[in-house]
Amino acid sequence: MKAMTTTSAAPAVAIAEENTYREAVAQAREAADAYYGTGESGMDDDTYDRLLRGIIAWEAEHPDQVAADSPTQQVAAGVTTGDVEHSVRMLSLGNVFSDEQVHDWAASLERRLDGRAVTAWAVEPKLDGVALAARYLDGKLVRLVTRGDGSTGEDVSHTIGHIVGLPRTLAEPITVEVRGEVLMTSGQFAAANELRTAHGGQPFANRRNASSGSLRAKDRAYQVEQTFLAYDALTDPEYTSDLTLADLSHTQLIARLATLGIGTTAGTKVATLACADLDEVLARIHEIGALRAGLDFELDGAVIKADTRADQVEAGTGSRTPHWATAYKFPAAQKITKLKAVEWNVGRTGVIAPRAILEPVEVGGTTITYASLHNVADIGRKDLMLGDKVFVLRAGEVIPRVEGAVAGQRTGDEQPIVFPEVCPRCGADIDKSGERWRCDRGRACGQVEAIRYAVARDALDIDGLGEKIVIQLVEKQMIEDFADLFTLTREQLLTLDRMGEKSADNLLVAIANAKAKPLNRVFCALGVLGTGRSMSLRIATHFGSMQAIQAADTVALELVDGIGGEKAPVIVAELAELAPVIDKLKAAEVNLDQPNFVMPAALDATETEAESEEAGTGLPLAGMTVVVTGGMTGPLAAYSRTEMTELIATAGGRASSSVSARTSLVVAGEKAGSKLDKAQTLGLEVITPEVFAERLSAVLD
Ligand SMILES: NC(=O)c1ccc[n+]([C@@H]2O[C@H](COP(=O)([O-])OP(=O)(O)OC[C@H]3O[C@@H](n4cnc5c(N)ncnc54)[C@H](O)[C@@H]3O)[C@@H](O)[C@H]2O)c1
Ligand SMILES: [Zn+2]
Repeated sequence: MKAMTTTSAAPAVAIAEENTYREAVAQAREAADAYYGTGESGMDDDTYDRLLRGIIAWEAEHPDQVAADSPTQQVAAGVTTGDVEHSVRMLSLGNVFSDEQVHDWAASLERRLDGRAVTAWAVEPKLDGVALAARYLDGKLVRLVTRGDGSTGEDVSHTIGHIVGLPRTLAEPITVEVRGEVLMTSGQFAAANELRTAHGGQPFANRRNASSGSLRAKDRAYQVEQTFLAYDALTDPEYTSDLTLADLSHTQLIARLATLGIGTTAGTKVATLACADLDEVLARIHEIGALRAGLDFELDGAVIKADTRADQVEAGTGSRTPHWATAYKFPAAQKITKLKAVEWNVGRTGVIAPRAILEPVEVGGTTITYASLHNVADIGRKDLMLGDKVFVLRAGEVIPRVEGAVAGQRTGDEQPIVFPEVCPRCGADIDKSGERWRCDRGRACGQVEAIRYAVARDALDIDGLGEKIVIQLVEKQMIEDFADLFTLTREQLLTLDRMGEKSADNLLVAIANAKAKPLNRVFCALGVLGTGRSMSLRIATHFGSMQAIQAADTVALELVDGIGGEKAPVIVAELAELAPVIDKLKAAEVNLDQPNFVMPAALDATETEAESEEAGTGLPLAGMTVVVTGGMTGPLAAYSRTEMTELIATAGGRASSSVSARTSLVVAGEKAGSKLDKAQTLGLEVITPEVFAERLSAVLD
């Protein structure tokens, strides 16, 4: 996985004179009032932050001319939204934007500790939601209060019972105030929009907006589900009946909250982690940055904290922020831009997918002109119109998507989005029965794309089948799908334009070689909806043979990591549809087994646990979790990451992309970086690619 490079903050708005300063304060004031008040600001965070940094820079130069209403002066710009007093103020966090600034900040913290080093660090995600305090009295959840301006917040206890991670009753009858962030998973966001529009409301612009709106709507006829993840608790004996809390480090406190039944990031890939020094801190921050795109909740940075209570107390807190913690902000993942048009593309399975064309906008260092709109139902749920100001989200390397329209920004010139009446590619009717619209001709409409997908590197990896050749093969009706490739003759190939004897022979060899590819490649080539390269590998190593996969029902499929109740029935239906293709593969004697597959004994009820432990022990990596990092050398030099993953699975192990205490083995090649460092700190077994190849000699060709 590519680590995120050092980020620097987008440039501050330049402010040269007092007039401009006053204007900037007024603009920021208006945005902050909207943002912390209704939650619906017309400015995106990046724009606001640049404005604010300009204000901060000017104020630093003119300390005696700071406006009393400057948003820099108080938590949440001093926007008060409630009247419940906080027992201990809820603070904001300072910011850093680069590795260098982390060093500077750490140095300033150590000066506060009389020059001694911070005992230990903790790093965790900066969750992007709404801050909330949850008060438990004798183990019962009695009150929920928003952060407000830090001194007083708003009572939102009406949401008790609707927030995952804030149970009504704790595992122990203690009194404690837990603090954390309320946010929505993508599923919760979709459900919230659906409920809101069903009740005649406007859909939310983005998830944070949905969280704050849903928390604070008091007299709604319905309640939406949200998620709470804790990052703190009041541990002073004055506020809790659990006197052991005060002695815990931050990492221990989070672990303790989890045992009480409180939602935390424990169990996710970005869980709070203790780090011994700044190198480890930085490695973990960048790891969190790289994992960001794959998470089901949003984060806008990582938080670095002094881990021990003693260090925290000694460092103390300022008026807005603690001195012992700071946020390392990641580049903004959300921007506001204009939805200009919607185009409709037909995929290889005949699915007709809408795509948004946007006024170009820079998000996270890349200029974006297109974004995904999922499907027709989603457009409906979001109530989008052409010309709307929309939030676009791009976290990491994933395809950007439109989150929602910014409320109150319509001018009256917006136009409805026009939906296609027939398949935009072939003109056939559209099957509108599912959430995703599909051409009535299904896969037949996407023949060329489907075949190209099947022969691509991650699937059958057949060289020499460019688009022009595939089109000819399809048009001359020599093939209908990729299974027909295996029965192509030399004579047939020679009738194609620009196909010489040499290329025909090479192509036939490449096709013949593909027959022996492991099952995961063949399965991937089928192009089953919802299964890409890595999911195909998981399915193939789980079931071992195409026959077993075809025999699996939804219950059996759900045992595969990453297949949930939504995906399983789709896969079953797809496999039924693809049965004729699979029959052709069988007839052509294409390999349909996963090499070295061992039936997991755990599935065989007649065996005892001890016996099942032994199953697969013949394989060199049985039961092991392996992380590969750096460039491969020796016999493995030519292996791609995909092939390494396959190799590990073939040898009975599980490949993972992140190093943790649960990692059994780390294969460190050339220029291995932070993963190697981490493995060494954890005392894990680290070997070279050469030694690894030797260990796997039994399964290597
Ligand atoms: N778009 C707008 O108009 C507008 C206006 C005002 C503010 N804002 C945005 O609000 C943000 C500034 O708000 P802020 O001052 O509340 O600060 P912040 O949200 O950047 O950081 C402080 C908050 O982070 C949260 N947090 C998340 N994970 C945490 C963790 N692990 N440990 C501790 N705290 C954690 C806490 O709620 C804490 O209060 C900026 O991102 C700014 O862009 C936007
Ligand atoms: Zn079509």
